[in-house]
Formats: sequence, C-alpha cells, structure tokens
Amino acid sequence: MTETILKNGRVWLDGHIQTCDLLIENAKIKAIGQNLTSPTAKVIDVSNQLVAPGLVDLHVHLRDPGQTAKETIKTGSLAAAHGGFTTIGAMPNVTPVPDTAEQIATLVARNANEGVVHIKQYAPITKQRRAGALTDFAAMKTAGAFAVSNDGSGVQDAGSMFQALKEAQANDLPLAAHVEEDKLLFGGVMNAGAPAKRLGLPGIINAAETSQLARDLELAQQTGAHYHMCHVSTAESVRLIRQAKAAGIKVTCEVTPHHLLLSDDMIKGDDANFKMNPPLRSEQDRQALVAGLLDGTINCIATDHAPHTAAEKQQGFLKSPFGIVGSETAFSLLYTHFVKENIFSLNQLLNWLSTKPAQIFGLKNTGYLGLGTVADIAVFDLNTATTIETDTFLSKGHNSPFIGQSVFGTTTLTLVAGKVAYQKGGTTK
Ligand SMILES: NC(=O)N[C@@H](CC(=O)O)C(=O)O
Ligand SMILES: [Zn+2]
Ligand SMILES: [Zn+2]
Repeated sequence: MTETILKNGRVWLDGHIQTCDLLIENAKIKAIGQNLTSPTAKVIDVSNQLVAPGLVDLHVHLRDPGQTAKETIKTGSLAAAHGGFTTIGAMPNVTPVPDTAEQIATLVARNANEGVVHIKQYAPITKQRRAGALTDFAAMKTAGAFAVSNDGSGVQDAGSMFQALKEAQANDLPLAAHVEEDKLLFGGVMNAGAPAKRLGLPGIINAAETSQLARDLELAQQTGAHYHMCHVSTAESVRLIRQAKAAGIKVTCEVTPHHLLLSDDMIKGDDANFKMNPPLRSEQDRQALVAGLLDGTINCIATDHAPHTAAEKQQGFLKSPFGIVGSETAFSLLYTHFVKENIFSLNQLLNWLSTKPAQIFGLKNTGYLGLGTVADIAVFDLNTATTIETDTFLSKGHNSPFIGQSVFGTTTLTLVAGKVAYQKGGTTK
C-alpha cells in the first residue's frame, strides 16, 4: 500500500475552495479533512497552493506512430502532466491512420503502457481520413476508442457526414468535428482581414468554418447524434451553436486557449508560431468566444496541442505546417489573463478545464475531486510569477507564441491515480 498526504492545500471541492488535507491511499482519495496523519504516508506540503482535479484535455496530437520527431506518446503525455492534465484525448491523424480495430487496440494498449496520464483514443471517421468509406464504428468502440474524429481535415461531403452521424448515434459515440470546407480555403494561411493584407498573406474566411458547421448542425438534428465541434474560432460559429442548442440539437464544443487569448492583429511578422488551424481570428471573433464560454454556448476548453519540429516551423507562414503546442501553458496563461483580470472566476476556469469536458464525453471517474474518487490531482502555484521557457517543456514541440511571457499558476505536482506524473524540480519518471 502507498499513502500520500497533500497537506494544507487550497482544495477545489464542490465548487468551493477550502483549506484542508487529502489522504491518498493507492489510487484513491481516502480522506479529506484537517490535520490528517498516517505513520506510513509520504507527506507533501502544498500550503497556499491550489489543489484541483487533474485537468481533462479532449484534444491533443501525440504524433505517434509516424512522426515521432514531433512528439511521442511518452513525451506528449509528460507535457500534459506538466500542464496539470491527467486525462487527454489523442487525435488519430497519425501515420499510418489507425482505421482498423486492430490498430486502435494496439494504440490503446500503447497509450496505457507508455503514457504517464490517462489517454483516451479517437478513431478516425473515414478510412485514411479521406473522402469515402467510413470506419467500422462498432468495431472501433469495442477496440477501445471513446469517440470518432477526422481532426486535421473536415469531412467534405454531406453524405459521408450524414452516414457518420447515424453510425455515431447507433454506437453511442461522440463525433468530434474539425469543421473546414476545403473549397473555401483559397490557399489561405491566416485569417482573412487587414492583418493578412498588411503581411501580404492569403486569408481564410470565417465561412470556411461556419458554412460546414451549418450543414453539420442540420445533419446532427436529423440523426440525433452527439456532435462535438472542435476548436470553435468565429463569432458566427458561436451564434450557430447557440441557436442549435436552443433548438434542442445535441451539440457541444470546445475553444482553445490561443483563440481566447490572441487575435490576428497580434501577428506582427512572418512567425509561424502564430500559424494554426483554425487561424487566429479578429478581435471581435475573440470576444465572441469569451462571451460564448461565459454564457454556456461553449462547453469547455481544449488545447489542440499540435507539436511540430523547429525546422518545420522555421519555414514561415506560407510553408510551415499549421499548429502550436498548448499542454504546458494552458492553465497558467488562462489563469493569468482571465482569472487574475476578473473576466473568469477560478471556479469557471476549473470547470471548463476539468468537470465539463469529462461530463460532455461521459468520462467516468475524472474531472472532480471527492471522497473515494480516483486521485487524479493537479497542484498549481498561483502566487509566484514564472517565465514560459522552452527549457522547462517536456514536449518535443517548442512551437508556441507564448514563449517569454510571465505567468502565474505553474504546475508544481500532478498525480495520476495517486502516482507522481509530474513534480516541479523533481524526477518525471
Ligand atoms: N490545429 C492545427 O493547426 N493542426 C493540427 C490539426 C488540427 O487540429 O486540425 C495538427 O495535427 O497539427
Ligand atoms: Zn482540427
Ligand atoms: Zn487538432
């Protein structure tokens, strides 16, 4: 038996912060209270630190197999633990595309063996993530997939999306949609607007996202499936989802930290660390995303952690791949810029990063703290400013526009099922 006592933390319990100790026995929280003792427990002093449920990130790219120079299951999960995440959803845009039950079963086993956090696996919607045949959703679910997604590209034809939503509904699997109409891209690499014109770069219009979203919401209504929109980026998408929810359509969605924090007018030069899909939109769009979270239209925050190599990202806006890393900076950036600025409460932020994502995807035993729950726990230092530096990153990807920023809320400890997955200044396995 192993026992740990987290002493004197500011613990987020049932929506309130209270100062108390947690006694963890093996994988579970055995006691919550004042002055807990046990002769055999390892005691970790977390005085004045925030003790939260391990965060849940529904959207990460682990690049394994196929692109392990960018990331691996091990490094991607270490990065998640460093950010306080204890459960992540891994996208299936890896090489080869895991579109058979056997491949999904292999990935699920590898995730469990090589990951330091809980890793839920997405199965692709279509074979090779290309137009054409669907994967076998029932077999994917049996093999361990928790949802389906073609993330990285939109499903271009309505017929495939309609069939996919019917299958998703029949198999009780959420369908997470990367919503992007290829025919409306016109070679764009950043948001269409004044900043793109200034930089002389081709733009991506909002309708590349929202026209396909409008189609999908109609199909979701027809089929009754759980449709989850990945990385919402435009004001029009927020409006469409708000209307769809009011009409009783089973739709949920996520927004990324970077779309909440940045807009296209902050792109000052040809720096591909600002290049991601969907692109950073206008300041008005950014504000609509914040408003959408606050009024419940947007359900949760997910990072879309998308590591690439330095060599790839050095190619500039036109040539480099889309995507930025996010696991290791999400909580501290959001805490610093939204909670400390009184735009979000700490309670709201923790909900959007833990309880809500677990709830909407029906993930059991995660996303909240309580007596008897699995000890997936993140501890954050809210009082000390630190600088975001790639030296501290455990991800192989350093492609972040936030390097050099000063933030509060760095992770000091992450426990996954009672075991240390990350400890500041300590060993990381
Ligand atoms: N977000 C990105 O810009 N890139 C993602 C794909 C995706 O999330 O669409 C990637 O896999 O690199
Ligand atoms: Zn995507
Ligand atoms: Zn993605």
